[in-house]
Amino acid sequence: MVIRIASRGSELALWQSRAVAGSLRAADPSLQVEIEVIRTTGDRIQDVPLAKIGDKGLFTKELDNALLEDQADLAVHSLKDIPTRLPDGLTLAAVTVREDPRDVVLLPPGQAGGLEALEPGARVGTSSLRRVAQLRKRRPDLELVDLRGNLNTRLAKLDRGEYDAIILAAAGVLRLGWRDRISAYLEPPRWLPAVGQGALGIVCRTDRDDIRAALAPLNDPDTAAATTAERALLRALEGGCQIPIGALGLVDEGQVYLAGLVADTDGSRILRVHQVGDVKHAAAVGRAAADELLAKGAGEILASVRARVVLAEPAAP
Ligand SMILES: NCc1[nH]cc(CCC(=O)O)c1CC(=O)O
Repeated sequence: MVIRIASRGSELALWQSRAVAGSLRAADPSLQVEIEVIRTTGDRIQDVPLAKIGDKGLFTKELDNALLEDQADLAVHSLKDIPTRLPDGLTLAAVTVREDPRDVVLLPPGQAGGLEALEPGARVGTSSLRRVAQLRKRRPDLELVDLRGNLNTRLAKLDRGEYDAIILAAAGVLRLGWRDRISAYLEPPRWLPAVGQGALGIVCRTDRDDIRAALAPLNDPDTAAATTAERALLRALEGGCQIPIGALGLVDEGQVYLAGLVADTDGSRILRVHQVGDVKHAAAVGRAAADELLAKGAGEILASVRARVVLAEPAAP
């Protein structure tokens, strides 16, 4: 059987697609796996802050269409880029074993230290509202600057001296072989990563039983349970990437431990919750965490953030 993987063209996306191709062949050496590169809206629009584009599925829509039109058999994404509701006809068929889920600090070459070591007023590059809110809380004196582009572009901007530090997901940094550039790890649960961060999600058509069977060995049950809880939290709050929401699930001896937070973009309010439950009911653990956040006042934060997003300028085409 030939399996066609639809992939974005960035170095990270290709690394991830090749990793999945390798795992598929390892599980069934008779498989022939091909990778087809597809450009997404998120790849095309490089100069507008992500929070202003605001479209769910910015990095997934074109790949979804390739699957629905049978131009490819499966698509590999960073799970954190996959919306919590998939288009009709598509399913999240596997979640791979998680890479380090933490965020990390990168500094210009030759420098060392964490957030605490940055000078007052230092320019820190990040494009995510979640990172902005947590940074503002921890270091209100820093100057936060938007940072877009794929990982190679972001590192190049740091090395050109445009920032005093940047915040990235450890997973992408490690996959691209830049471990020695990591200057500090932002530790959970004080600092929480994005929902799904560090795991890969593999999407295919719901009616493709053959592909789902080929993908079954790639699914990691612990990662799947942890991220099911995280995604249920996000879904219950209808977060998308517009709202500062962080979450991290951990599985131990049949229990999923979920930490979650919702923040105001200025970091003035950060609401935190913890929930524990059986891995068999991981989604319920996520919904319970969302309910607890709402009970603590998350609805008010979400409404004020949404109002601000609606007022923001529309993205250029
Ligand atoms: N937002 C873009 C994105 N999507 C996935 C990753 C990294 C890999 C991962 O989290 O699995 C990144 C880069 C980053 O946030 O630093």
